Amino acid sequence: MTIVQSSVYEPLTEQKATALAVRLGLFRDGAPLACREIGDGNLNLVFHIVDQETKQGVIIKQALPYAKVVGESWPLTLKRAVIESNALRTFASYVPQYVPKVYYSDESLAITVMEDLSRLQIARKGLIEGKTYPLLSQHIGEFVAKMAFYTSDFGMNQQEKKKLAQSFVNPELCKITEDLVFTDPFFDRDTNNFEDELRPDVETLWGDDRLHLETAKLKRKFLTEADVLLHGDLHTGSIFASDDETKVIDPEFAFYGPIGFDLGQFFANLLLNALSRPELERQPLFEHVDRTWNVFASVFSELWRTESVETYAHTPGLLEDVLRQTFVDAVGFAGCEVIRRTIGLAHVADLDGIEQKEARLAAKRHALRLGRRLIIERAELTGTDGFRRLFAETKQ
Ligand SMILES: Nc1ncnc2c1ncn2[C@@H]1O[C@H](COP(=O)(O)OP(=O)(O)O)[C@@H](O)[C@H]1O
Ligand SMILES: CSC[C@H]1O[C@H](OP(=O)(O)O)[C@H](O)[C@@H]1O
Repeated sequence: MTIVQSSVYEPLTEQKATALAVRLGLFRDGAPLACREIGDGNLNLVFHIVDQETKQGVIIKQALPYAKVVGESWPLTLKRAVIESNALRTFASYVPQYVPKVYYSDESLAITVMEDLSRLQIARKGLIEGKTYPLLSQHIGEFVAKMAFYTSDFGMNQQEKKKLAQSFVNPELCKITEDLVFTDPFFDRDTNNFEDELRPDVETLWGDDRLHLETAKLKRKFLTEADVLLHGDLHTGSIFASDDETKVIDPEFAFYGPIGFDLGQFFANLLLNALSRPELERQPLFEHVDRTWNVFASVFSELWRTESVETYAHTPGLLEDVLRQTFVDAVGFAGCEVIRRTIGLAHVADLDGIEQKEARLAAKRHALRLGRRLIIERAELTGTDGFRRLFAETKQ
């Protein structure tokens, strides 16, 4: 379905969202509808509309002209809704099993109408409750590998790739990541947010020249490498899961960027959950990191060998080089994400939800040490075991 431009923008209310759902014919005539705004993310409104008899629902997600978490003082483009619905549709053309169906979108209203995934649970929430989601890493590894390969110069016509990349130019949302992930947490900036007790640890980080140099290299990659179409914000709060299903949502940060970025964000959020757990309960998170990488590497390699459109694809050593660089970058990006989710603007419930203050501060100090080592030592890691080693070595 194409994106339509039919109305003048206004933020929806629960009543208006219901009226819109009726107007769009999303429910049978006369269905008794209930609507609730359930958005718990940093940026947008999310309306859940349900037929109370059949229990069937839909989701209407609407962008606000500002960042919800900060308010109207932080204006933000409504175009992100178009990026989000186009990204969901592009993902659906390669991996429909891993994204919600998009029923309708309207650029002027900045809305995406999509499949209701309430039968699943946001993975971050489940992981915090101690769930393990046995297929999560199998599915995410496959999702990232297929999207990376098929949207790259090796998986699609190279002229078409340039056009696709153009349609995902996303400067304002990329700027959020450039600032909040790669810059602000490493300097004394107003956006940072951390407990007073962490100030000495944070100031040490701010004065770390080696860390600045290595983070700068990672930021440069993010700014300059238009390699593959990325989700752009692949944290565990952007993933719905159950024991047998996984669905990726919220790709409003989608853009053409470095292949290791989505992997790094996902690894980091698994590690952040591990940091919040007692030692004996961390193993499933490390296993998810292992499996994500293994599945990614094997699916990506198979596609490269069998479906590549680039003459040089079969040059001995090239695939190995791409995989190695992707891994090293992913480790570094993971380090940046771990640090920014600990002291930057947007935190995670995994760490902030640790009730006992000393335990919370200890976990956050551990996160800062771990994030720093991941960034600085990324090229020395020879495999995902390195995550376990650095996690253990940064405990104290
Ligand atoms: N397709 C969906 N089905 C059911 N609930 C959804 C769906 N999309 C989003 N939600 C709910 O809305 C919340 C916020 O959605 P999200 O896309 O992450 O918004 P934001 O862009 O503001 O971060 C999710 O955590 C989830 O609870
Ligand atoms: C001011 S945006 C902060 C932060 O929020 C986004 O996450 P989400 O939309 O999933 O809540 C993204 O991670 C941004 O860095």
